Amino acid sequence: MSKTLVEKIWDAHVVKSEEGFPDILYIDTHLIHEVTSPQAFDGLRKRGLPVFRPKQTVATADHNVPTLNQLLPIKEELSRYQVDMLTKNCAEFGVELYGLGHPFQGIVHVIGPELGITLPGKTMVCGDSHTSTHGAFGAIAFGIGTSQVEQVFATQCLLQSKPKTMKIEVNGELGKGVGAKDIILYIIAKISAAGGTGYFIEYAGSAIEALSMEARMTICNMSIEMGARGGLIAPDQTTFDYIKGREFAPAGEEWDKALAYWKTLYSDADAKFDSVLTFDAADIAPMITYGTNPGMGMGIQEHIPATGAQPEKEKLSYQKALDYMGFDDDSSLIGKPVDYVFIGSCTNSRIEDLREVADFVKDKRKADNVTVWIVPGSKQVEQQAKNEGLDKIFEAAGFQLREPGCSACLGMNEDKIPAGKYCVSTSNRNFEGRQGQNARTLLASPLTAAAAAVTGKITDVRDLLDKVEG
Ligand SMILES: CC(C)[C@H](C(=O)O)[C@@H](O)C(=O)O
Ligand code: SF4
Repeated sequence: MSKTLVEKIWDAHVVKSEEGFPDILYIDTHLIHEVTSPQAFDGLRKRGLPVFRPKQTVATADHNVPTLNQLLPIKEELSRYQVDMLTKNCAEFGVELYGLGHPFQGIVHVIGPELGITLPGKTMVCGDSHTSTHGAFGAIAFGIGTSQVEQVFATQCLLQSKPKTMKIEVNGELGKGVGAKDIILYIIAKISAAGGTGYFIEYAGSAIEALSMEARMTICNMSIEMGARGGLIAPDQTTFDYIKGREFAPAGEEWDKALAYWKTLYSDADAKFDSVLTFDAADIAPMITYGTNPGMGMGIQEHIPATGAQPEKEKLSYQKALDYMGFDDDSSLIGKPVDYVFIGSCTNSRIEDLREVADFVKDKRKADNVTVWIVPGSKQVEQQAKNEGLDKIFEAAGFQLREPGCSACLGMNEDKIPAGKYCVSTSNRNFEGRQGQNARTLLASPLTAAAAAVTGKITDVRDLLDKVEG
């Protein structure tokens, strides 16, 4: 019988399946961080249970960590407590921890792939919604709640019902200044922040196949922002080349065996999806969000949609979102001054993102009215950026290169955007208060963020690229 990629991986991991009940699904890799693991470890302690497969569990500290000097004591009490608990719990339960100061420390969704832990065909979970990122390798990867974290600790399995499948095809070539972040913001704007609810999404088509692994991660990362349970992309030569030689990737005979299996991981030509959507890459412009959910996005030259054009029952919440943002409906954002630019988060903090930004700002300087934070996704990304001299470029541009962590993606650490201020952010959520109380977030690509950094206002990056080339 023909199968989708999700079905192939799912079926290979079902321990037990019974009509009318969720499947018992085997989990290959369990990633953990300091926010959603403490209660789960407590649960084990209360039951007198060990972590069943500690070698398949990997921990890092990311959400609560300082990004100016991660070796200084954490000022905020809850943050410090959570990071300390992670250290203590990992030691007690025999789990490998890439904690503060470790050369592998970083955002959990950045370190898995870069260490060769994230592999095609795996099932991977983490108590974190953006676990969907790892799907870029052709893995079934999804976020779970704290009680499920405990379930996986205790059994290396999870009770899960098989998801519905959706295929999203993007074909054709992207225009100048348009990248993976624009693709995903475009899709979410088209189908809404609830458009993928209940589905596991497979991204396909020539525009997706042409993307690097890092760009594919940006796409899969934001699957959750349209309500999907996860997103994935069939592995191909780009995937295999990325993985080969990484710290924990299979090597020698193991590599050959793994590769032979990975090559079987694609949706069969006649496999049936529950839903199929198709988009044309040429229709996608640099994107920006104007509202308070990731579906409220538009091409940067467009006008914010009119309140009158919204469905009756949504008019009020739509207007509320625009009020929060301080924007008028049916207006353009071009030229609107911004206060902060944040380049980071598990969506866009990998080395290619930093290279793209550095390449763009070389010989330019940030505008006086903006504060620019560049927060690498991991210690390895930070080190690589320094090896390549990107730190010097950022410094000359007046950008601050900080240490790895979730940082201003969410106000759980010291990096907060002040109330009322506008931040062009490469992260994935623009919810009210997400980056700090009453902070206003505009989601965009690293290039669009960099353009705002140098002009101090919302800018169509294509205009600046024209100038450079012309
Ligand atoms: C803190 C964590 C549970 C949360 C998530 O699940 O996504 C965070 O990473 C986020 O991005 O909002
Ligand atoms: S970077 Fe942001 S989205 Fe990613 S895990 Fe951290 S808080 Fe969540």
